[in-house]
Amino acid sequence: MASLKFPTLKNPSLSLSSKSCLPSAFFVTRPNNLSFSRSSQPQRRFLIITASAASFSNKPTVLVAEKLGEAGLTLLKEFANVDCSYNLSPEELCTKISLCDALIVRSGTKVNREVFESSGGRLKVVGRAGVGIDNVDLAAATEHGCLVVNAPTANTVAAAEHGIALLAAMARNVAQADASVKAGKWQRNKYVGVSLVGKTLAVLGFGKVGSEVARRAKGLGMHVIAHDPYAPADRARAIGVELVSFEETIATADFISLHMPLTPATSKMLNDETFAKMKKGVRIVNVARGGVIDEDALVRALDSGIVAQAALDVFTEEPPKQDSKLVQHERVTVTPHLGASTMEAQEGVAIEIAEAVVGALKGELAATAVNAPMVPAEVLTELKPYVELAEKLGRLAVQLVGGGSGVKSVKVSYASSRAPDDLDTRLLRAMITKGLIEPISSVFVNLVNADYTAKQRGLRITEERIILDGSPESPLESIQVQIANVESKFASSISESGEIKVEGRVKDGVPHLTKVGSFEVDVSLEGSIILCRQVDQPGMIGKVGSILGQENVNVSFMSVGRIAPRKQAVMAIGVDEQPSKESLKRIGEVPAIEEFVFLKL
Ligand SMILES: NC(=O)C1=CN([C@@H]2O[C@H](COP(=O)(O)OP(=O)(O)OC[C@H]3O[C@@H](n4cnc5c(N)ncnc54)[C@H](O)[C@@H]3O)[C@@H](O)[C@H]2O)C=CC1
Ligand SMILES: O=C(O)C(=O)COP(=O)(O)O
Repeated sequence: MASLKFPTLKNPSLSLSSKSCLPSAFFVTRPNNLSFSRSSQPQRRFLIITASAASFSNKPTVLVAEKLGEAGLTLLKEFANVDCSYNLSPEELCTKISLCDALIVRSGTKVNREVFESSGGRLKVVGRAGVGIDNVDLAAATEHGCLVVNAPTANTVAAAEHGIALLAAMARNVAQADASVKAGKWQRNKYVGVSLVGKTLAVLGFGKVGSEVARRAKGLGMHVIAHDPYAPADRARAIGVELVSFEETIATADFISLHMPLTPATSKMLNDETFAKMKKGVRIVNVARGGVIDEDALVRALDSGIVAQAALDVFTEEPPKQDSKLVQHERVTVTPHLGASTMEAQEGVAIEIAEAVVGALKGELAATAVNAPMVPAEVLTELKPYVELAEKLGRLAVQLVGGGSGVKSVKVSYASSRAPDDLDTRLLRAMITKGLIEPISSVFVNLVNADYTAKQRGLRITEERIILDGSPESPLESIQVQIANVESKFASSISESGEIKVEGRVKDGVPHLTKVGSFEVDVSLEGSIILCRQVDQPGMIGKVGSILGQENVNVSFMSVGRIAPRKQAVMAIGVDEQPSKESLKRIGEVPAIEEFVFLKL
């Protein structure tokens, strides 16, 4: 694989002399304050510099669109011209951006497609001074060859402290009582609170912030449990926290604190159905993202008394509408997304983001990059179907994990007739890592940050090469992903040696799943997949097919892998649409089906 170092800005005019010379062009670097035009020749494009000497500057320009700590600004100024323009309207941002090489924002600025389009290709890096990058259009950034970096660690403690502040303030009615005294009242009986000591706190999302909240809550004498299907149990044990199922967490908690990322799987995770299963009088804290709660359902749960109180730092829409029932509810305490807002965190975040942005502008690889870099076209073309296969195998494997044991050790085996030097597996490993981590985390994984991300999560990925005889024309025969020391939601995916095992191949350019546990299957990895273990017998395909057909779910592929005729078999069914819960239930009720699982690709 060619070098992945980005072209540097130190000698910008050289890197621009001909675009076709760029090694692995992630950025098309351009000098500042130069007017230029390109010839219209299709292959070779030349820069024609027409700048006056007075306007020439080698320094890039960084637009800081939201308040950033001084230490970060100082770092930036050593390397770049820094334009601090806060509260820009979307139109003003689009106008300014064409003059900038980098943009730094927090959660209040929408960096949408229009911003990238307006930049005319000059914008090379967007720095998100914080964790969540839901305000940046990553697809548009990548399409425009713009790197996005964030600052994932410097505000962890601040967010955890704010969670604890909200927990205590809520339990003792601090905000309501404060407003009452300021309104001239003295209502000591009205604002009797509840104690924290001895109560059960459930932390949902035991990542960086969640584990810091748990640690602090233990110090307050609380009994802490957590639910995070992907967190290592030993990390939880080390701070005296028990990892339990989602159902148990919500049914037993006196307080629930939310710390998972907003993903399709966590969106509206707290809803009418889940509130109904909670202990009456539960109290909820949210410093994660507003979207993990169905806010209308929360209002209903507050009104019905299931939820006694809530303390919210984040909202689906920010700022929320002034007449929002939730915000105005007398048993709800709110803050305007202040989780990361401490002097210390903002200084830390500012330094973390300034270093990342300066590094990226210098052409260095950024450890906190959150979108995909461009790789040489010839490598991508050859590996493209295998890259897709790798990511999908990772996605499948992690969705098979059950129980609370956590994913710590993954082994990847590549069977290939290529000499080891002739097959660079970094991209494949990165994509497997992406498949394993993205469905369960707020982190975006790519070639740049895959190893870093795996390490941060305590995930050990080992690789093994199986050298095959034969023609080395295609780069790979098969990829196998094994997850050790875990339970599975689908017991048949556990191989004889005790690991969850999935294997896939590329057939006619399309990735296929070819093995689950010890069972051979053959299903194209498109749409979604249902895996069923059954007693092999006639008519099974028809039974399941007709349940799916009744609700117009299109079956793209079906295959049955069995140990021996009329013994146990695994049926793999590819579906274009997601079947309803009812249909999945009916599939589970087919008498010969012993277990089944629905997996999203
Ligand atoms: N209010 C604020 O100002 C701040 C908010 N945040 C938000 O807090 C959230 C967490 O941040 P970090 O701890 O840094 O992220 P992290 O990635 O370290 O932790 C997230 C954890 O959630 C877990 N998770 C994923 N899906 C889950 C599910 N379905 N159920 C339970 N757990 C699940 C993951 O396994 C991971 O351990 C992010 O959304 C972030 O944006 C972070 C900093 C400040
Ligand atoms: O880092 C995060 O994810 C946050 O939510 C903090 O957002 P902010 O930088 O304070 O706008």
